[in-house]
Amino acid sequence: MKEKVVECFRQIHLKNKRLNALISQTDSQMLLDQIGNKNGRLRGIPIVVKDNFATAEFKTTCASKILSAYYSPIESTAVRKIKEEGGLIIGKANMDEFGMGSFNTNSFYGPSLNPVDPLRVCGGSSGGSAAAVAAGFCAVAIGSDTGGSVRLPASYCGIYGFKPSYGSISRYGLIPYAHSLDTVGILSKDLNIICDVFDVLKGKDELDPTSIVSKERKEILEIENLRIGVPQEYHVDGISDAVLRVWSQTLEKLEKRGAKIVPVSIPSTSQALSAYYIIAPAEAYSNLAKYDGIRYGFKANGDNYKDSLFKTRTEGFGNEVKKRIMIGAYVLKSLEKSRFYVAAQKVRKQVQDDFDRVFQAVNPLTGAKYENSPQIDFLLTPSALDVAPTLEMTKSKDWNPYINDVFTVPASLAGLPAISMNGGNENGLPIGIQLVGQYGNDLNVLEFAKLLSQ
Ligand SMILES: NC(=O)C[C@H](N)C(=O)O
Repeated sequence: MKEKVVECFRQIHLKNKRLNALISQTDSQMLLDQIGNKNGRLRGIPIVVKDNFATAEFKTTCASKILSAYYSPIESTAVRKIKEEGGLIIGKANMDEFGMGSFNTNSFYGPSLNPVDPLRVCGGSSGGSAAAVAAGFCAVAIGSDTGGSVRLPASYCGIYGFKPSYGSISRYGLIPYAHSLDTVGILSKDLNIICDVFDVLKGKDELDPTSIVSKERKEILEIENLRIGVPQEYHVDGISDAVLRVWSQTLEKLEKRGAKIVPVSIPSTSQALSAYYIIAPAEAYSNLAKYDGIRYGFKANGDNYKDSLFKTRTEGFGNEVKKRIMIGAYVLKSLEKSRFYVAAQKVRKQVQDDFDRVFQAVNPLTGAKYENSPQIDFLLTPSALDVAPTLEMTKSKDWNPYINDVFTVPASLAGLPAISMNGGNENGLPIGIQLVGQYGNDLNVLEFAKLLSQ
């Protein structure tokens, strides 16, 4: 057990300067001393936590200047549970500021790079978490996923990235970006560890009213009885040949093993991304209003309250965060609200309904029968449009940073459990495949991922 932890610190020592995956880290001796005193289901497992989870020992920065010296008075439920079960928190991971980004390039601490090829980005916003796992800094990392923040970096770094059903893990102490979407996620090279950590973290928490008790029972899945849906609308412009190849090879393998591959339709796919980039900024606008230089963190001095507020927020937030605050304010303006925010909520409802219809014969809310539901067990899609881009590519004027969330955002809008796992490679660069299940079917999504990995 000790050797594993020592090895993690050795890797951190060797590689973190280059990869910039960790914002803070603990003292190795102190952590090693703790092993002996601890018991529990995660005993001795080295764990990295994204820097938007409140922790007692480390500062909690959200990779933002505005929180760069912030120590939280509370500890998040996820971190508390990990510690109670003997998990060892090695450090806090780099991320896109407040979770806003897909490449970990929007961090006050600079980009985190991809251990597979450090000229490339590791994805975001839980980029440091994915890089820490891929580089061997820890056995498992905790991230958060609002629209793909766990699955996209997992895809780029060639590891597993699990986003459970909305509400299945308490978010108490996870600094909010967009409440109706934020979900705690788990990243690792080892699916069994993901299952163990999920088992520890899941469940109702009185401190998070959105957390739920799952009634799900793990089923014994047999590939030959599974119906796997392939959404036809996911053949979007911009998807690379390599991703198409890995996607169809994975489906072929499943078909050979006896699964039934079923083409399905999720008609709202083309609008889901736009809806997400209205709803998430609208919620962020409200969530980030509290950073005024008085209650939290960084404060810039001004001539009066208004001037100081203006300077604090201008200097304290990075450009992407400011952009989203402005978009959020705009889409909620009374004159624009129905054109943007309300329209986006209608699309979100449509996305949820589209998913319900492919999974089940009856609408779970109204009880009405769906015409021709294909009644699939899981959806299988790509996780990203392509392999990880180089850092240079993300700086180009023509680069569209939002389009890459096209495959991950729909499951987020519907709150569904989804996992990204490595499906193949192109010139040594990982390509992720995403499995999506029905709401509440977290354990079965993990089971299916295990079957597919065999
Ligand atoms: N937070 C996320 O899940 C990532 C998404 N790309 C966003 O910027 O909102």
